[in-house]
Amino acid sequence: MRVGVLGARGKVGSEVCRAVERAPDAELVASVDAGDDLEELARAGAEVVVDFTHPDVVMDNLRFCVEHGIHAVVGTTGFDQPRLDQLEAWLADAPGVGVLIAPNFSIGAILMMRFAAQAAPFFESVEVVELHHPDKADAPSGTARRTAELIAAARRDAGSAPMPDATSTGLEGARGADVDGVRVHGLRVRGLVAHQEVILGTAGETLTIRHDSLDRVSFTPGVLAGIRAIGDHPGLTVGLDAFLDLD
Ligand SMILES: NC(=O)C1=CN([C@@H]2O[C@H](COP(=O)(O)OP(=O)(O)OC[C@H]3O[C@@H](n4cnc5c(N)ncnc54)[C@H](OP(=O)(O)O)[C@@H]3O)[C@@H](O)[C@H]2O)C=CC1
Ligand SMILES: O=C(O)C1=N[C@H](C(=O)O)C[C@H](O)C1
Repeated sequence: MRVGVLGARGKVGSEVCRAVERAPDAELVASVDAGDDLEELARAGAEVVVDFTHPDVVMDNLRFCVEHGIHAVVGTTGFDQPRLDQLEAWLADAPGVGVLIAPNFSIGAILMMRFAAQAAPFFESVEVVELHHPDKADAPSGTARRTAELIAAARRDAGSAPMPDATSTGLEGARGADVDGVRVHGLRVRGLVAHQEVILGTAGETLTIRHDSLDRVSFTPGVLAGIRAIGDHPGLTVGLDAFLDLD
């Protein structure tokens, strides 16, 4: 598999380059970063491009990949429904091309999201707290957004009652962001990497589900799994769990 990496000099992209170089079934054919020409990917004959860049540039990168028939495995965050709809529209004109958008590639985080959704209907209250390094551009994190959406869907399916909250006065932002009816709180603290807690509560008890990425190598096995699977999954896929045998 011939792989190109976008954001190759970044914190995650550099780890991905090392992982691809070590993988016996992959070859790193292009390392592209800010200021480089995207045409390098096509010239190098990349079959799959991995993108860990910035929410402001990822859509232009993906349009290039789709138009050039190159599969994409995307860790960059900032995807909302209009962006996903735009991607679907581009992919409709490129049958055979696959794009994976994964808010988190670490297996622990994927399981944390799944466990949180599973637990959510059994508790009156569920809130998400995400904690990251202060160089992060987007808030809440892609993982926290996705977790909240999965929790909301699980509670809708189960017919759960709205969560109790008597707040009638307070400072703007004190109760976090509302994602699909689930409160999400973000911390940006030097020294942290990527962490999340889902706190669930009902009468007399709480359950806390916590995940910590302590090192960015935590993302690379998932990225390699995405690279290996994307060619067999044309169209748009959201979440690496779609390629894992978790059920
Ligand atoms: N899905 C997942 O599992 C994970 C997702 N992420 C997400 O990945 C993204 C990157 O994170 P991180 O590695 O920490 O960020 P970094 O800022 O460390 O790396 C991003 C790199 O992309 C480069 N870049 C910027 N614009 C372009 C462009 N147009 N083409 C090519 N390269 C470009 C940057 O260059 P310069 O600095 O010069 O601008 C930088 O080298 C974020 O959105 C983050 O949330 C992070 C961890 C895990
Ligand atoms: O910016 C980061 O660092 C991370 N971004 C992703 C997110 O927004 O969820 C994944 C992980 O949390 C690290």
